[in-house]
Amino acid sequence: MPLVAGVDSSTQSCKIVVRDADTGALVRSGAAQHPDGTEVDPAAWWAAFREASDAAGGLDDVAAIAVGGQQHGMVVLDADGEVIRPALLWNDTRSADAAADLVRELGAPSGEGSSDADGAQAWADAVGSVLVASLTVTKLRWLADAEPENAARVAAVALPHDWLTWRVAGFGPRSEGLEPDLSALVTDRSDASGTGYFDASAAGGAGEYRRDLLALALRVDVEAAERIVLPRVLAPGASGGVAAQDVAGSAVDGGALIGPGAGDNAGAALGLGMVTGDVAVSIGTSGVVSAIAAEQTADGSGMVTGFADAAGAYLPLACTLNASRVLDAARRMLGVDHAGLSRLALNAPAGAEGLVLVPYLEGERTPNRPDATGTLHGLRLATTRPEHLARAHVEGMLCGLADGLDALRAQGVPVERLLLIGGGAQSEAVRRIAPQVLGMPVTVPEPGEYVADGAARQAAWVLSGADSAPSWSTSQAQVYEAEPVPAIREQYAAVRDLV
Ligand SMILES: Nc1ncnc2c1ncn2[C@@H]1O[C@H](COP(=O)(O)OP(=O)(O)O)[C@@H](O)[C@H]1O
Ligand SMILES: O=C(CO)[C@@H](O)[C@H](O)COP(=O)(O)O
Repeated sequence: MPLVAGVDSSTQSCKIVVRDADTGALVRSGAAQHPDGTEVDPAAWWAAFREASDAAGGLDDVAAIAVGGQQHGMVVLDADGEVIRPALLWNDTRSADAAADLVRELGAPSGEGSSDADGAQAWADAVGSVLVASLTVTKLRWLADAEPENAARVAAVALPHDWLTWRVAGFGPRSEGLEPDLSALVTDRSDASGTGYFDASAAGGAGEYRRDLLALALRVDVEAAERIVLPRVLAPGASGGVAAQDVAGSAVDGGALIGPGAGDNAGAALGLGMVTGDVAVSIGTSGVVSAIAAEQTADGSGMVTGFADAAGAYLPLACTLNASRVLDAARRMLGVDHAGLSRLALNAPAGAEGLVLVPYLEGERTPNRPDATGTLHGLRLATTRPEHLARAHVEGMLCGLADGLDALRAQGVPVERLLLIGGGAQSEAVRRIAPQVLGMPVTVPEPGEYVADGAARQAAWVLSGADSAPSWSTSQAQVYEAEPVPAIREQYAAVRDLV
């Protein structure tokens, strides 16, 4: 019974599952918190990984491991493997102006004769996605403009999952006595597709880096951009010869195979065993609707980003900046726990009698409103009960996801079954209100760590050397049905743009 480990290094925490490679049965698990903030020293991810692996009873008995992680974060390394500055995460909006500049520049390379819409479509055609502050390439432009001395030191650019995979493989900064071999950095097509300088549809779907776009972002010529190390993109299910080394302080025994890993949303698709027609609705720090597709999308409106999945296909996705933390904020304001918030929300009528929250508490990405703030509309004496507030927070958060679902449909993505996952999916109110807002039943798989499970499944795939991921039995699921209440979305749509 070989064991495999899957890791989800997400925004708020690191979660590890150890599973039986043959059956997929869960053997052990562990988790540890990440620090708050949109700028984080990657050392904190390594510390949380170590703590989570201890909590999971250690990883020295696993035969393979793969790491899934929050997408887009910019990890810049110098030639000694040192992190040059704290990583800017996907939900850091300081590169919003850089995104707008890059959109304009690609639309009109000569500086004239093009609209922002042309630029947006040019990016969508080039890399599948219109640029917003979340994408790595915009963070690199911000670095070049705001911290040129740091930009000049960049020898390699990695994503959170690439960097953690490199540490698991035993590499790291020279100052810690580790081998800083930047050529040992690896990634996968799903996470690379969220950088803004990788075209997942190129080379027959294997994908190719766009060094010209990296050069544009860093304001250097293409030759200089060629010298920057970008992680080697491993094919789905390939280890590329990457194995853990016997290094002091490494949590994994020498020889264990290391999989390519994945962006967290692609990891979840693998963990859930999603097929065409399934749409994951994930309520973590980010709110995400995503689906498996055979072709890359190129949505010039920017609502849908055209990412890749972890098995060789594509993962069109709409992602909001405001999901589970909207519920956390409501809990804080109302002084209740998760269960209390849920009870309150379910004790108000659908539509909260006209109280509407536009939940842009962290700005927003879909739609692109980096500087927006949240707003409450429809406050009357009659709508100021805690129940109304709780309900408005749940409904507002779900309305953002419903808009994303419409955008997926507009890209021709079939929507047959909604799978509700992420920390926020544990809320009974979310489960029961979601079908009213999303307009169809939602399937809630057993609570679990589906990103880490996807990574574990990938690790088992690497171990097997087979052409496709092993079929593991899927978890029990509960279906929540409710009559759709279109008025909830109508009242939201009437105020959504008044920010
Ligand atoms: N029962 C619950 N009801 C609502 N939200 C919950 C519940 N349990 C956990 N959460 C929230 O889920 C979030 C963590 O979910 P997770 O999917 O792990 O996030 P991420 O992947 O972004 O790190 C936290 O904001 C937490 O407060
Ligand atoms: O930016 C995206 C997707 O494009 C986010 O989904 C991040 O990948 C973070 O995920 P969570 O930590 O919130 O699950």
